[in-house]
Amino acid sequence: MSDLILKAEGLKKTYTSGPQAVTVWEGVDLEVYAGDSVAIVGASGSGKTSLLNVLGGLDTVDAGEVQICGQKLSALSEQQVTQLRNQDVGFVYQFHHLLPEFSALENVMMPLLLGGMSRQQAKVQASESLARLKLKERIDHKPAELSGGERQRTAIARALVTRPKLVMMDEPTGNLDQGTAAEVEALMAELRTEVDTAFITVTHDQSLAKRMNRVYVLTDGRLQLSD
Ligand SMILES: Nc1ncnc2c1ncn2[C@@H]1O[C@H](COP(=O)(O)OP(=O)(O)OP(=O)(O)O)[C@@H](O)[C@H]1O
Repeated sequence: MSDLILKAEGLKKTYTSGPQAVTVWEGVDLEVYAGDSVAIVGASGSGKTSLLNVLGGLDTVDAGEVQICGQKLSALSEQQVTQLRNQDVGFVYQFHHLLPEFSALENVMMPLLLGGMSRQQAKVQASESLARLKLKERIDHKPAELSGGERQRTAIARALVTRPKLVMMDEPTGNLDQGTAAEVEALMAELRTEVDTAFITVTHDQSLAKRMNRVYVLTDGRLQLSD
């Protein structure tokens, strides 16, 4: 059996707005192994993004526990969670979260520099990653000077450039044409083979979901394995 990269047990998420507490989901269990790929699908508002945020340590839960690479997130300080995320987890968010004052190249170099890589090597590696996603001619552009799809590809390059153990993606191919979406999937496959990266992907794209090892559906506040 491959290494267990992520283990979630008994997760529950509640939002309070005003006097009302609303449970988004509960009793959520999930295990993701090295080289694994998992899709999470579900209707708008079913809690997919909230779940991804919790699994990646960006948000807390009301009950349950998330472990990444054997470490319980609740037992770590905020600084340790940030460090674990920088080292082992790549994120592709729905709204990209690129740093507006930096170029595409600098945005992709950032996680490598945070990991202690030299500027020169980070530049080489980030350039390669951007070139793979057909952004060679755009590396000096700032996010505001990129199209929506180009911003998305930059965010994907940034998430994958460190070759992390776990990648969380929220609608990774939503804005992309078929050719570019296929290139993103080829990059994912390469990382799975070469470094056993595990992927958790939230998507409305049924065909992308079907190409993952397992598909889970968030429905009525529960995460269920789909057949
Ligand atoms: N910070 C918050 N405060 C209160 N309610 C929230 C908050 N964030 C999300 N919610 C609510 O939790 C529910 C789940 O939201 P979430 O964004 O996780 O859904 P989703 O399945 O990703 O939706 P979509 O497919 O539309 O992106 C929604 O009903 C939303 O209104």
